[in-house]
Amino acid sequence: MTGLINVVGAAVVDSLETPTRLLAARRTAPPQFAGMWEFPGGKVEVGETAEAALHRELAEELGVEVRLGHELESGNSAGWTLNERAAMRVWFAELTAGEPRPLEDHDELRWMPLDGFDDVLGLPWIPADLPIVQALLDRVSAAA
Ligand SMILES: Nc1nc2c([nH]c(=O)n2[C@H]2C[C@H](O)[C@@H](COP(=O)(O)OP(=O)(O)OP(=O)(O)O)O2)c(=O)[nH]1
Repeated sequence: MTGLINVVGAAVVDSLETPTRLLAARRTAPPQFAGMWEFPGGKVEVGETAEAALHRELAEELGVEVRLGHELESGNSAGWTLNERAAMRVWFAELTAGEPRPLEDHDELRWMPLDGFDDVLGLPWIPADLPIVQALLDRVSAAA
């Protein structure tokens, strides 16, 4: 598919082995997404692997280093459909250095418990993210 924008996102959890909390980030821009919650991440740059892009975005946006875990599979190699022009691949990630801070693109970060589904699903996520959050919750609860 030509012209598809490749986005990567991180499901930052407190522990890759036994995740109990997810780090959600509230966007500040553009206007149609400001105030909505998302997976920290961004667009893959030319010549960059998806994983390298994710490490770069997490360093820029949150000031952290992470260890990546499994990809949250969408059944599509491009990832989860965001809109007609963009798709996002999402990996589980665990912090290895730094304390997450909203340095760029976000004005709030929040650790959301993964046992109360209503808590995390109750946030105003970017609508395209809701199936991804649901799949994440399903995967975490299936593994528990
Ligand atoms: N990072 C991220 N982007 C998402 C999510 N859900 C979703 O629809 N998007 C959309 C919003 C944007 O249109 C696009 C990602 O662009 P971005 O603005 O985060 O990318 P970027 O950091 O590389 O920013 P820029 O270079 O374009 O300024 O994907 C999500 O959970 N995380």
